[in-house]
Order: sequence, then C-alpha cells, then structure tokens
Amino acid sequence: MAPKIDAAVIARHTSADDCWVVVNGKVYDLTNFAPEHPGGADIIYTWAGKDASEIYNEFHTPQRIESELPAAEKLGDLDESTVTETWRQRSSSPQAPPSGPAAPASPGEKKRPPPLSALINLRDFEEAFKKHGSAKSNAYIAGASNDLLSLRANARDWQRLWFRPRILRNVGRVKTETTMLGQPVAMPTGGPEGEAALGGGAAVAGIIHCVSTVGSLTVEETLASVPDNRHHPFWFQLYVNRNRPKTEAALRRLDRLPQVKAVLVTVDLPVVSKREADERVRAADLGPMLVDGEPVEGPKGRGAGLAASTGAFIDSTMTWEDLRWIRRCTKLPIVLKGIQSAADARKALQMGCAGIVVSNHGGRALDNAPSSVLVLLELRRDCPEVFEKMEVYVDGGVRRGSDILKAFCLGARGVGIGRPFQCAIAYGKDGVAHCASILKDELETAMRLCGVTDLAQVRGDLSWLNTSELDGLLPPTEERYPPLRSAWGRLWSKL
Ligand SMILES: Cc1cc2nc3c(=O)[nH]c(=O)nc-3n(C[C@H](O)[C@H](O)[C@H](O)COP(=O)(O)O)c2cc1C
Repeated sequence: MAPKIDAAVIARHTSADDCWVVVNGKVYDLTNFAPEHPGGADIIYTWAGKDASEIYNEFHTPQRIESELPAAEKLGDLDESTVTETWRQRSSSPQAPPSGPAAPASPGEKKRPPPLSALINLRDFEEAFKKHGSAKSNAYIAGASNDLLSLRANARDWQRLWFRPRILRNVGRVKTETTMLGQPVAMPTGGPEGEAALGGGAAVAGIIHCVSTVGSLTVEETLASVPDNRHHPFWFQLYVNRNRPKTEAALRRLDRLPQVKAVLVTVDLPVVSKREADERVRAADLGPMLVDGEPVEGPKGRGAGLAASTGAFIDSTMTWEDLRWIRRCTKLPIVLKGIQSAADARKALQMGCAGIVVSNHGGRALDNAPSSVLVLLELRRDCPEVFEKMEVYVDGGVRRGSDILKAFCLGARGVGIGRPFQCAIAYGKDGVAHCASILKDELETAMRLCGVTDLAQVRGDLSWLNTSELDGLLPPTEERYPPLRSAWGRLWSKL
C-alpha cells in the first residue's frame, strides 16, 4: 500500500533541488522531471509543496504523470486528514484580472456553461469558453501576438470575399466529401493540434486530426484514444527540436504508425512571439515563483507566458536545406505549415513538398503578417502552378462553412480550424463533433445557396467570387520603390 504523506511534510519540499507536488491525491517528487517539463520548469516550481491538481488536469490526462514518472518518484498518497485550511488556501490559485481579448469568467458564470445544443455557430464555442473557461486557458487559446492585427485581419478578410451565386442548378444533393493528401474526408477540414477529445471528435465527424509536437498526450496516446483508429487518418504537426536527435526519433516513431498520413512542418514560428494576454495571466495568476524554497519575482515581459515556455525547444536555425534531412528521417508526405508569400510557396514546390498550409499561425506568430486570404490570393495571382502541382491548405480565421467554400474557390484543398475546436474540447468529444457538424451544415447550405453541388466544381474557379475588396491590398507585382544602389558603408566613407 502506498504510504500516506502529511501535508505539512509536503509543504517543506519547495525548492528546485527538492520539489514535491500533489496531483489528484498523489504525491510526486518532480525534482528530476521539472527541467524536462515541455511546459517549462517554472510552472512546476510555482506549485512546489502544493496541490497542483487543478492546473495539471487542465492540460493533461490523469494517467500521464503516472506513466511518465519512474516508480521512485511516486512518493505516496496525500494524507487528507492532515490537510489544514491554510494548506488548502496556499494550494488554490487566485483568479487573474481581465486581460487581453479574453476576459476571465466570474465564479458564478463558470459553473453553468450553456448546453451544447445552445451553441449554433463556431463563435458560440469561443464565447462560451471566454465566459466559462479559466483565465489561463483563455489567454493561451484566444491570445495572439502583440496588437492582434493579423488575428483580426484573418477573420475580417474572409468576410471581404463575396460570392457570385448561380441559380436553378438542382441543389437537392450536395457533396462535401473529398480527399486530403489522398485520404477520404467527410468535409475538407482539419482539426488542430491537441487533445484526445479532438482526435475522438474528428473521427466521429470524419475530418482530419493533426496531432501536435506540443501536447498533453503522446501521438500514440492520441491515436489510442480514438476507438477503431485503424481507419481514421491523422496528420502530425512537427516543430523541429534544437536537439535534432529528438526530432529524428519522433519522425521515425511516426513511420511505425500507419494511421499517420502526413507531417506538417511548422515553419512560421522560429521563435515564440510576444503574447501579452498569456504573459499577463501567467504573471498574475500563478502566484509567486519559488527558487530554493524562496518566493522570487516571476519572469517579466516576453518569455513569461505559457507559449514562451512551451516553445523554448524550437530550433530557430532551421533552413530550407533541413527539409532534405527531414525527408531522410521519414517516408511520410511533407507539408510546410506557415507559408506567407508566393516566393516561399514556389520554393516549397521546388523542394518537393506534397503540400503547403497558408497560415500565419492564427495571428500567433508575426503580427502584421498578411491575412491568410490575402496570401492565398497572392499565390493564385503569382504562382498558380502551386495549386496544380501540390495541395494547398489554408487556416486562420475560418469560422463559417461558407469560408470553406471560399477557400475552395481560391484553389485550396481544405482548411484548418484552431480556436473553435480548442474551445469545443470543454465539451469533450461530443463538443468537437458538434462543432464539426455545424460547420458541415453551414458548408452544405452555402453550397446550395450558391448553386454548387460538388466542391470539385469550384476549386480554383474565381468566377464564383468577387474579390475586389481585397485586390487592391495585394502586394504589387513589381517593386514600386527602386532598390538603393549605394551600400551604407560607401555613403558613410564619403562623409
Ligand atoms: C491553443 C493553440 C495551440 C496551437 N498550437 C499549435 C502548434 O502546436 N503547432 C502549430 O503549428 N500551430 C499551432 N497553433 C496554430 C493553429 O495550428 C492554426 O494555425 C491557427 O489556430 C488557425 O487559426 P484559428 O485559430 O483562427 O482557426 C495553435 C493554435 C492555438 C489556438
């Protein structure tokens, strides 16, 4: 039987050299694990000597910690009879003040999220999460870089594309089924990086689920969470680790998982951007940091948020040449995620990529990066061949089934959706499946109202769209400003 451990004893193990944490009634020695924690060691030190169950359960499955830690670091059970009110209070994290785009829930509201049936579009999922999710999760999920300009441009530019509908075309039956990299899907939509509920919901909805390098489950655990996963396709999203052998090992593992059909290499985030909502909540919500048992001021400014600590492993030295190395490590089709210019789309094609995802990371990478719709239009104008020779996908601000139809008219083979699905996880697998079914229903309705019976009819056909609100915003085909001829060095030497 596991030994019972006194709460007062646990409260003494609060340094980086001796760090005990309670999770779901069990006591763990996380001293060795903390420096390896993908979410950063700081978050673990913040909870040293305390009960971290609430924050742990927000990001991980209960069995994760049990399966990751060696037996010697599983110390025993918290002796509930020794828990005092003071210990309990120290262990509870205070709510953060409102910050950024996502105001935290008031305690009253938090208890009563709306029933799933009351959520009738994708923004409803984001709104429900804003009101009922925790401040920390909201800041991380809803947040974006700096002034949120690319985040807003993504959503706005889908709305600036107008349809040119046709009539009297017998739209009694419409077909949303298509293929993505050769895999049949019920509609051309990819669910994002994330958790078991996403995998399960995506499988129910017949859409692709993309498992992330960063997550609370391993890729094998995510696959195992989907019943009868043999028939459901997954993609894997790869961030290249500065410790390259780790990436090589991860890729080799994928080759042993027949359900994984492609690797999406994320190329738009060589460093984690400044996410202020995330930083503010992190600083305010997690209480004092402990080093050697003493509270110290937490990290300030950039680097303080969850995104910054989870992204610290990403290799910022990656170049186009490294795609050859990735090619050697895996047989899977390689898709570059994060293309933001025609020049890079052409280069991806030259390098033999199976596809690209036009994306600015949902406004979470470079702020003032062009909206995904603008980039798609740029590609369509300047390098139409990429749509014919590889598969082009797009994400960022897609919130309506009609946006999927627009993406097809622009030449894309499918869309990715991030935040709404992330928020739908709060309702588990059913929430994710419901979110997807709303989208499918909206897509079918938009197709009928436009006079389209099969997505294949419109792919790459701009006669279905009026793009004039955006055409003037595209970068010019020729540089308007001549390059400067003199190098700065020569100018200075004449002074
Ligand atoms: C909470 C969250 C986590 C994300 N994690 C990753 C990730 O691990 N890798 C990645 O390439 N993109 C990641 N993204 C970006 C999404 O893949 C996608 O590009 C973006 O969310 C699309 O924009 P949307 O949220 O407006 O739909 C993440 C996005 C969110 C909101």
